[in-house]
Amino acid sequence: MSIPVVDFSAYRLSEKHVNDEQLQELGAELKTAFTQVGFVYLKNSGITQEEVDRVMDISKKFFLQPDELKQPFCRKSFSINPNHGWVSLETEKLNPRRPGDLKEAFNAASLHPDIKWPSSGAVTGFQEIQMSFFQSCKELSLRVLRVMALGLDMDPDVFLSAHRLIGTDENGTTLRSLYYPPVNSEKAKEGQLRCGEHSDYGSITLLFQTSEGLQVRTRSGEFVSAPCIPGAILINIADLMQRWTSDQFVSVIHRVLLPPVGDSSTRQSLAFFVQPDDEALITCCDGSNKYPPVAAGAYLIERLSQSYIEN
Ligand SMILES: O=C(O)CCC(=O)C(=O)O
Ligand SMILES: [Fe+2]
Repeated sequence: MSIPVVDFSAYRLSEKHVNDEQLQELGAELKTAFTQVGFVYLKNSGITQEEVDRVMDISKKFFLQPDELKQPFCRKSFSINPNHGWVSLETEKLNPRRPGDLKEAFNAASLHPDIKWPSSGAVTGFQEIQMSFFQSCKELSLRVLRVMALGLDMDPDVFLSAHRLIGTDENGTTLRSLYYPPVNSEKAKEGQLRCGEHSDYGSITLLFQTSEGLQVRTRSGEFVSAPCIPGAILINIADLMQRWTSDQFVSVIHRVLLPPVGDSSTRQSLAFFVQPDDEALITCCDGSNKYPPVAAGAYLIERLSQSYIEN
């Protein structure tokens, strides 16, 4: 299995004129990738490497601060949006059968003006950089969702109409910066990973990575690496999209292993988790009853609660 690469130039972010033929062709390419593999590399998306680097840099500066400086921004301390904020090392278990993941994260889940953002010293510009990247990812995601619908010969708005509120607190879409610190293999717990085996929860995920480490499970059950292709964004189907499409598009398990013993490198990634509006009722789009309708917001709350189970 290899992850296909799709050239999105025809519908890249700055592109205002795209013709039906080009859209149909992109739709067909995404359909092949998402039905057969569940992952695709999108190149020429219109999101620049400079933008990605800016977010990576400011996020790393945030993570490298002492925990006392990050604590005031802890996840669950914002009543407007309980998923917003910093997640400390070993707090989340993406595979609940393993110890906590050896990673830290910052969830930019709310853009509400009342949210207090890190702003001092090393992290000056953090809010503006995160918000502006959130908007670019949102615009690209809407383009991808439109092309995905066309690929399935459906109304181009079928997914878009359930993603009208991205960037508000009535929609769970989140820009998540991830930092995997150096690992001391002797101190790691039995079975502990950087990121446990899981599939994502929402509609699609855009992943930006700068180093190796991510692995994707194939149909035959083995894990293969999803290397970093400079300039390309890795996009994968998440669980609600698989339900929505009655399993036509597949949401695939992935993970990040520990580095080899003696390798003290770090890893960073940015995940933009696209989620339908909280009130959107996700119903199989082929009219079947393969899965019962589910409200996207309630579904997300349930999934999040499972990955933060206490030991
Ligand atoms: O760091 C990565 O590349 C994987 C992150 C991931 O899969 C997730 O947070 O859902
Ligand atoms: Fe994931």
